Amino acid sequence: MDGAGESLPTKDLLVGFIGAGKMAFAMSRGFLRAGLVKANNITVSDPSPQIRQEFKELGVNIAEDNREVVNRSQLIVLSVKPNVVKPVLKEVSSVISKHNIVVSIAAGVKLATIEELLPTGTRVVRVMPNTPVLVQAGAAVVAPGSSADPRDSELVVELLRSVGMCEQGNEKLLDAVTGLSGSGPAYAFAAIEAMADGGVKMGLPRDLAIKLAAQTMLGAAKMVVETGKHPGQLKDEVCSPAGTTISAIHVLEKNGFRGSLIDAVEAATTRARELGQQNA
Ligand SMILES: NC(=O)C1=CN([C@@H]2O[C@H](COP(=O)(O)OP(=O)(O)OC[C@H]3O[C@@H](n4cnc5c(N)ncnc54)[C@H](OP(=O)(O)O)[C@@H]3O)[C@@H](O)[C@H]2O)C=CC1
Ligand SMILES: O=C(O)[C@@H]1CCC=N1
Repeated sequence: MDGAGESLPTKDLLVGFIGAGKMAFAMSRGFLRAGLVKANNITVSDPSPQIRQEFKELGVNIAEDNREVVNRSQLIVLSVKPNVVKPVLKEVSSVISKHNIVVSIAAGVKLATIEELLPTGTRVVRVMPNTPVLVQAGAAVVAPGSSADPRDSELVVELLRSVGMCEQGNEKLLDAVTGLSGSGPAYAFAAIEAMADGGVKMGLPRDLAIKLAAQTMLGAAKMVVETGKHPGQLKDEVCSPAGTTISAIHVLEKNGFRGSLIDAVEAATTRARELGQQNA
């Protein structure tokens, strides 16, 4: 590479993951499936021998330690828990150069906290992705740090668009993004499980009930995305006068369905803010 800020091509991009847990697995598997990053261009580190073995089976490189990930990568994803970000940054700071882009996916942890522990001018990008990147259906928002070149954020957006939707936004949005789409797959999984339970209660076999519930969520989400119609309008189109659906909607409203979801997003956002303060 010639210098800092050069436009890195995604083809042949060397990507490292420090912390090879659930999110690193979803991202690396997603990138491989998308064909944008080659397995032998990915390097990961993790203390767990079992996890290292799982990643070895993906065909990626396993580093001896976190500093080796930095040495072998251009773009380094910090995919450890929020409370591990600072110790990891202290460990790798001396081997980070102006050629690296550091991408943090840690919930709550602020760009300023990360930048403070890295050499002045380090190109940092903060991202909140979600686990459906595994199946090319992720949702992510990218916020650039103070020394990131616009091309750095664009590169990260390009990578994440290969595994779902991705937008750029101000860092101020990221805790709410965490509360909505970062944590959101868990709300959707819980809803699918509960809808399937309802089907089982009414006599459906469990496997059919789960398939129907999942496909219903997928289809509804696709309609919102592809028709551009407001979800309220699409809901109205399912509710026949004096029909089955409006009876169900009445029960959901009486039980605070919408309020629960709003509270859930608020609680996760608040927790992300707390994590940011605790790990500043
Ligand atoms: N899971 C999700 O849906 C999402 C998670 N995130 C964020 O991604 C980050 C990772 O989350 P997730 O993948 O769920 O967490 P995991 O616990 O699954 O992964 C973190 C991995 O890092 C390892 N680790 C611990 N200490 C070190 C260290 N010093 N050096 C290298 N690796 C280390 C852990 O090992 P061990 O377990 O042995 O300690 C673990 O395998 C978090 O910051 C989270 O906020 C963001 C969006 C979505
Ligand atoms: O639960 C968490 O803290 C992480 C961040 C977003 C999704 N999982």
